[in-house]
Amino acid sequence: MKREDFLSWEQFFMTVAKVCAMRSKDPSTQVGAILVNNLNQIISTGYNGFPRGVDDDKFPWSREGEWIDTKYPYVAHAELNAIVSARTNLTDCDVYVTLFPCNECTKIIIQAGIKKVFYLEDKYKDSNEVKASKKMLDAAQIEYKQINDFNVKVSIN
Ligand SMILES: Nc1ccn([C@H]2C[C@H](O)[C@@H](COP(=O)(O)O)O2)c(=O)n1
Ligand SMILES: [Zn+2]
Repeated sequence: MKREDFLSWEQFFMTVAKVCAMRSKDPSTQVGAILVNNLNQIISTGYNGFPRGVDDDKFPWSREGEWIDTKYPYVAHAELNAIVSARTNLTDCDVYVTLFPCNECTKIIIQAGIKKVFYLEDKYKDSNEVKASKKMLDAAQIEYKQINDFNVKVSIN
């Protein structure tokens, strides 16, 4: 008899996105994103970090202070990194991301032709950035779905 407790596609892809987030060096929020095509193939992965050549030992990781002295001007978001790393057309791909996309990533998601956004956390839902994201996704008729029953535990020896 076949196993019944296998991971669903949604659980599997979100687990991979969570593992990608573990690559992030951001001390406060680690985000992972993956792109999946309509054959359930993973096309690309990304996590939040500084761009290539921007030394993450020299640039700031702080959240507070003068904007130029914080991480915000420098960090490349997980979704952006997944999209620019893809080596194929992204029309009709889905994105799995561990945190709801900001407005800047949402513009890129829309322009890339991505069909659906699966996300885990929405901790900045009251921010104008996320409100703007949802307005744009609604206008562009791109579905977004929160993975609610995510209770996958991964332990690798
Ligand atoms: N969808 C998102 C949202 C945020 N990020 C990145 C950008 C920062 O590295 C971090 C947020 O930092 P916080 O303000 O929570 O200290 O997460 C992303 O990659 N994708
Ligand atoms: Zn973003």
